Amino acid sequence: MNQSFQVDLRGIVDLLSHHLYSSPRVYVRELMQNAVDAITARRAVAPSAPASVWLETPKTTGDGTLRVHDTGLGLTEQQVHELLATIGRSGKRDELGFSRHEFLGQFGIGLLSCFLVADEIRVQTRHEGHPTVYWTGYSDGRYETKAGPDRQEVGTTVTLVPRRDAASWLDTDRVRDLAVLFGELLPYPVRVDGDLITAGELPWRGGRAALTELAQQTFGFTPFDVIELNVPEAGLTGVALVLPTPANPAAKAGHRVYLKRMLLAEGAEDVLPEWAFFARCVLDASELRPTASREALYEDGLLESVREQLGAQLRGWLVNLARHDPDRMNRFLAVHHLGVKALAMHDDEMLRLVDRWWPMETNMGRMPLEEFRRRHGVVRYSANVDEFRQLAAVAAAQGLAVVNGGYTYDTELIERLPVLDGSILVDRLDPSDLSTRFDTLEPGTELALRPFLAAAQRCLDPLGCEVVLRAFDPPSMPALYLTDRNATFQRRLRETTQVVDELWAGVLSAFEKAEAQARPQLVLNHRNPLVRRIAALPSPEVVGLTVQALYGQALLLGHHPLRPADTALLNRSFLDLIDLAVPREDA
Ligand SMILES: Nc1ncnc2c1ncn2[C@@H]1O[C@H](COP(=O)(O)OP(=O)(O)OP(=O)(O)O)[C@@H](O)[C@H]1O
Repeated sequence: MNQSFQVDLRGIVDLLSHHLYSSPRVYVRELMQNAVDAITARRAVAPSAPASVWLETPKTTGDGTLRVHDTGLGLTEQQVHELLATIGRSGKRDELGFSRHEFLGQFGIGLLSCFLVADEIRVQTRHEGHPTVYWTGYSDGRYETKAGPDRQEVGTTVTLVPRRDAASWLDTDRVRDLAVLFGELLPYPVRVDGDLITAGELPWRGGRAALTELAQQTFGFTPFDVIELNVPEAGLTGVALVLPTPANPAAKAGHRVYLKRMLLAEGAEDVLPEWAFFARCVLDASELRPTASREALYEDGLLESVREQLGAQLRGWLVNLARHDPDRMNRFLAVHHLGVKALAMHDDEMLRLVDRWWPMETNMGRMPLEEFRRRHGVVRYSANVDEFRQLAAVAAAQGLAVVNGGYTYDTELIERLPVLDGSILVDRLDPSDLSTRFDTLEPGTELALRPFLAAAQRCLDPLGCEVVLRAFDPPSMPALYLTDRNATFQRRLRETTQVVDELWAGVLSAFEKAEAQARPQLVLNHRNPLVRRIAALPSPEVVGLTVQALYGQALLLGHHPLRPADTALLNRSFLDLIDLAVPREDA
């Protein structure tokens, strides 16, 4: 024996309200949608049939109900039973059961959303050549039909009798706001209590002023630029509005999406590719599909292709900007460089943009990396800001061009450059390489300064630092503390081994290299007048003190970490120098 499923409507309504729709407000959208679809259906057979939808809120009806009228196709009595009273049955599918693309609805559940706010739904409907049908549905699952006086016009009126605890959803202002929000762009005139709320034309079809107003209204900003969007295969038109202020590339951007001119979502994600964080879209598409809640786009091949094509259109805008309006490009990057750089970590196109346009800090002035390569060949960079600050002037004086790679993403991006072109050479500056570029002293001078150097070396021996004497520019710099990267690592490793427990010390010692004995260097500058005066001091003790002070100052200037021994030495030499400088009372 064949049986049919029994449906408990209360269970279904509970499912809709708690799991499908994010808010009961969608009922206004569903009512307008049915009205619009009914007009579309009627116009398909009678192109000159009237097309209008009007809502009467309790302010007009006076009895607390909401009425929605349309001049659509209307339903026959048989259709009322088949369509209105059958959950999941839609009159908007073809013979094979596929949703017909000219209609907004497709699932056959929309009308049920009215039960989120109403206990009772009354439908009065007349189809051309048929008597008017009066249908009433109750939230407990019962419904009844009856005959009554004929409506004058073909069409339908849906009346909602609010549930007591949901009456506020039918308030005049609320209904009007929701009708504007969802239906402002609908293709047929919609009125609320007599006032027209539809705009008629898609706002991005208007001029620049209309677009600026649209951006202000929808997102609250005046766009840096507006990019036109078009994907014919998805029946998509719209605009991407470029943000005038920096955006967080990690935060998902919300776009305003209309489907067949009915608002789908104010904050739709995943319309643009991830890298296009700098734009917000407003768009309408006729061929994209909604999910059953109609609050998000259905993820299918078409949506994926749309995303790709919109990405290509945004990229085209960037390329065009770079080619024809470098000034604007620079302004764009000044706002969005962090986001662009974040993307350039994975996206070659963005990397090319940074390479070509973003002015990096270098010790030869600010310039994009591409220009830096043209002028200086190898992209030599320091990996942190402190190192750059300390070495930039010295390196420049030796004719060595260095990029400051210390800002967020910069080192990683520089190291990624060979991906763009295998012939690009990048090289991280090793501070110890610098000293090989400094001039050595005349053999005679060097010989004469041996005792001074020996005294200086003695006082820094306990700190594991080697003292060397060279001549380099700028002469104003007395001393430079240089440490090679490997030596720094080995030194930190040894220090850590001393403070951790035995087990860890054993593990760490495996990384220690016996041959890595390169010690950090304090390079004293013989071109500096103060250094020359110190070198000429007769007392090895005073030489020791001043060299220690220079050591401390070089450490501080280079932002090198101070070990307890360094701090103690700094203190002592400072106090001892004061002691020397200030005459004793008893003297
Ligand atoms: N105002 C109306 N005029 C004419 N027919 C209507 C009207 N409202 C509803 N119907 C009929 O009732 C059917 C069921 O409507 P319902 O809103 O539940 O689903 P739907 O619009 O088909 O799909 P969806 O769930 O996607 O909205 C519709 O397919 C339509 O045939």
